[in-house]
Amino acid sequence: MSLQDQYRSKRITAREAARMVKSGDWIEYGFCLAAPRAFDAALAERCDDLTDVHIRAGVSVYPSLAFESDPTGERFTWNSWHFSGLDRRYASQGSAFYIPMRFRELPRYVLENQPTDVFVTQAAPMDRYGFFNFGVSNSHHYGLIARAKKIIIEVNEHFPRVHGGHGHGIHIDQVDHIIEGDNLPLAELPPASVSDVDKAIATQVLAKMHDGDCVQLGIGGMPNALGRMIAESDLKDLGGHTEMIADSFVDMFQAGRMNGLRKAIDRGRIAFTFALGTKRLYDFLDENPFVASYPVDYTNATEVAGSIDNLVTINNAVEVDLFGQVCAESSGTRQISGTGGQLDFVIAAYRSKGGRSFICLSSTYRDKAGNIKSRILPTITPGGIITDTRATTMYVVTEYGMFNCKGQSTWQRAEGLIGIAHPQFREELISKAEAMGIWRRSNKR
Ligand SMILES: CC(=O)SCCNC(=O)CCNC(=O)[C@H](O)C(C)(C)COP(=O)(O)OP(=O)(O)OC[C@H]1O[C@@H](n2cnc3c(N)ncnc32)[C@H](O)[C@@H]1OP(=O)(O)O
Ligand SMILES: CCCC(=O)O
Repeated sequence: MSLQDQYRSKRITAREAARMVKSGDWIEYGFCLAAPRAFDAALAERCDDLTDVHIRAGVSVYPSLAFESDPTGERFTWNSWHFSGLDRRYASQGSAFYIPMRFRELPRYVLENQPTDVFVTQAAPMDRYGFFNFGVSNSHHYGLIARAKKIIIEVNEHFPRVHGGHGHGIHIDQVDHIIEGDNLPLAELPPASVSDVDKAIATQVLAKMHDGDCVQLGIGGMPNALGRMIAESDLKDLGGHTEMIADSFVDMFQAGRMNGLRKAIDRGRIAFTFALGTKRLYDFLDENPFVASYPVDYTNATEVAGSIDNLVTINNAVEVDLFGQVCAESSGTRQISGTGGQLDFVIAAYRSKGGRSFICLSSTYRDKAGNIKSRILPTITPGGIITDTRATTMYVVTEYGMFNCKGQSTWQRAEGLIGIAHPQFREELISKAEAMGIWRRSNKR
């Protein structure tokens, strides 16, 4: 059968696809930008016929009409590999839950531990070789393709066609059904503006960077603000090896800072596993041989990322305690985001010859009531999740300075981390450190 005949025989409407879902099914939506739109809307129409349907997603960027059609949580349960603001909102309603995940391991979870009745993902229209490209969300999709009982592709003409190492598309032979979607534009996450705190942190990180470094930037406002400041620096020959690619990589490339020519692997290319940014980024990714989309168990593998010399990883955190433990994902028991790839890259940076990992955070945070709170705390807020254990943490950076935790004893960590806390909180932190037995009488105050 020709590719076009196959395409016609597999094409169905979104409603026909949604009618295949049964009560009790586990459905996985494409990761982040690749979550389906038309299928989700058609599934919402089936709300009254179904019970106990489980939807899995990650870094959700499109409101789910299906989930929102069921205020009881008895028909649809939402399960997320990584919370976005939308996932946080769903969780606060009581029927959405976080799935603990170390991102590099995710393909194996879906290959071995998670049933998947239906995998449905958006992708670019079929190319002349019969491939549907989903390179903006490569992630763990190959694992789902291997295990899902039914694979449905929702075609979207706005999807860029992204070059890849592997895992960035699916051939029509492996697809069960094709939906021609509504061609809605991809969600956009505009870069946050660069604050004075970001500038103070960037100045310190830039002082530790060299020509030829290979950069990973984590999710969130601060790492990407730092990326923009790297674009404005005079560094040259930088490389990119990251999990999420954001607009700041376009800045670094277009400013002539990043060419990847000193990388030992994927030379001359930025390796990444998913994209989230603005249309400018999606246009940059389209047919661009400078980028390579890979599954997450390649980008985030410590043995892969760590094999690149001078890997510099820049990630954000919610809290750091005086032992150097990093909480990057919760506030007490309230899940904010997820472990994601942070631990993967913190470990990889230390494995890399000349590598450096930077956990960058503002020294304070204003809570919902307007009170200023220190992010450097004696201990992580009770119930908080440790994303990076104290032995894995390297540099912690605030607008007041930088401290390298590696090899430092508990009293040195207390002194060093209090030294980069906001001055208003230092005396209180010293008293707590004394009470915890990690303050030496001769420590510098
Ligand atoms: C992507 C890669 O290449 S791999 C590695 C990257 N992955 C990670 O680092 C995973 C963990 N890190 C993260 O998810 C992010 O960096 C974060 C959450 C630390 C920061 O992300 P941002 O989007 O910049 O956070 P932002 O400042 O908007 O805050 C997000 C939420 O946390 C809340 N929050 C932030 N700090 C605190 C705090 N100290 N206490 C309580 N709540 C807090 C905010 O109020 C906001 O909640 P709301 O939107 O529901 O009101
Ligand atoms: C899981 C995607 C984002 C992250 O690593 O933080």
